[in-house]
Amino acid sequence: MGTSDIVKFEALSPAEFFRRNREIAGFSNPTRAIYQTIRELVENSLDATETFKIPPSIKIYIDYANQSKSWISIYAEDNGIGIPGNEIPNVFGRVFYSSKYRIKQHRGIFGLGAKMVVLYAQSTTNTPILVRSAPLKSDAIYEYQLMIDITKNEPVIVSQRTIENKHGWHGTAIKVVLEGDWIKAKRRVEEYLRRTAMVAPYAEFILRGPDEDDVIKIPRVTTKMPDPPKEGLPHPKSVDVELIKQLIQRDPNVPIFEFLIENFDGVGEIIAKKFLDFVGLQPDMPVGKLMNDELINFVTKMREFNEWKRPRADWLSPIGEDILAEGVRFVLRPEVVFTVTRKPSSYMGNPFIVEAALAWGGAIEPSDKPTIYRFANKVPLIYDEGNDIVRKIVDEIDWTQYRVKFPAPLAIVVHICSTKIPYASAGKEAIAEVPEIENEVRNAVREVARKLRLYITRKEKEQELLMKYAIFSMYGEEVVNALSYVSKADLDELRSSINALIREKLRIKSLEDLLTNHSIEGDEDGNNNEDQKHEPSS
Ligand SMILES: Nc1ncnc2c1ncn2[C@@H]1O[C@H](COP(=O)(O)OP(=O)(O)OP(=O)(O)O)[C@@H](O)[C@H]1O
Repeated sequence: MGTSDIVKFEALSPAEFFRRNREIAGFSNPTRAIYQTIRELVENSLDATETFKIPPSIKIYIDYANQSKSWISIYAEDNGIGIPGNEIPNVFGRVFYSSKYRIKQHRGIFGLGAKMVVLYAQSTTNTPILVRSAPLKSDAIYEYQLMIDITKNEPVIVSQRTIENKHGWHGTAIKVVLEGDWIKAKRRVEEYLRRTAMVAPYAEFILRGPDEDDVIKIPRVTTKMPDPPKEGLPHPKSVDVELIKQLIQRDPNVPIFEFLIENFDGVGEIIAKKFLDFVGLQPDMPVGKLMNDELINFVTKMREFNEWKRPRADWLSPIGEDILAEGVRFVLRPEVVFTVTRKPSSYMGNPFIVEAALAWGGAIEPSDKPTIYRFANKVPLIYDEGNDIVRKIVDEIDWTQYRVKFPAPLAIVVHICSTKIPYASAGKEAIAEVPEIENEVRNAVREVARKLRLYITRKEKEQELLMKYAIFSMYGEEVVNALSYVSKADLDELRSSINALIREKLRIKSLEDLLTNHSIEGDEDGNNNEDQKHEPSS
């Protein structure tokens, strides 16, 4: 018997692969499936709005379908740029079809999320997805009912029509029926939206459950929005042989000198010449002449060469200190918030920026460790905190240096944005250990922690001063009474001169001033250099 008699080989389509392994994409059980569906739809909606500076308005309506409590209908609607009619079938019916395979910060990366929703619905309730979409300035609204031909990885159009766009609507609305557990998923979905609002306070959300009065509205708290990212080119340090081959195929005759300048981020004439000297190649050689070994050497040298410019951060869209502070203030309701957006850095040719917020007091419940909120490209990471570098770094910090004694009402928010987020697993829930990113996270958290220390120190001083003021005033009153008795001087005049003396001694302008926290002299921006001396170096 030959091998082919005992072993059967076959190919698997991408759609079939994800139907079989849906847990890889987060659809591991009925609760998680609902959460993941809403998350995929919301993230697509946010990408379709904020990337184009449209303030997002997102509606999500949940209902029980077919009288059965395990069939859940999910409706999601946005006011985004919409999807061109002819693209709708592939967008929802072909695994690995996306507009986001670009060097630019997006929430989406794989070209999978929307298709997972369709696959899951189809596998559990055998119902098609209903999609209605109108691109910007479109006269028509395109409507489709779609399923996926799983073996071919192709869309199946169940029905299709075009409706007149009478009111100039633009955006996308989706309805899908799938098996799930809404009751269990509800809290997680609410938490997901709450966290999303923390980093996107310019968005508004309505989540309506199956019961009429089960409505959560998250309002827009600011009209300020971050600048959208531009689209970038690969950095020479981030390439591999396959990418170079693909670029060469586009135009094999182009001189290698021009090839470098046209296709890569931050390569000007001087650097291109220096690099070609470094590799030992002639600038006018057609790039298609690079043969196998030369090609591998070329790529190796690209990684070794240390004179490339740093990757540009124009492809990123950080939240910004003000918007982040507004989001955190609105969601966590703390006594005080400090934020920082660090300068751009890079790892392996990929630009990244770390932002952090520290929220203290107010409605934050005291706990034994800082509460952590993690975000990557504005997506909240909810699971897998234990494997994440942020947890590790925050736990390593000696918080007593910052005058924090646990249990304390302390929350730390960390946002990492990059053209390539190094996720620790396919589930996109934790950030892997990349030393450059770890350093930046550490610096960002320390920076906001220093501001907290200054704040706590000031508050303590103010408390102390208030105490002194109370005691001095009490004794002052006795002195006033005694003096007035002895000298027969006017009581009010004596009282006001004693009070003036106390204020002068304590360097307080007025009592109101002290109570409204303006009286202590010090560095207003919170950047106390003295603080930095006490920290272990990174
Ligand atoms: N609500 C929407 N509005 C506009 N375009 C959308 C919307 N939903 C999906 N799209 C388009 O469909 C494409 C595919 O979406 P899908 O969710 O499958 O993958 P993705 O968002 O690209 O990546 P990921 O799998 O990482 O989420 C998107 O790249 C986008 O161009």
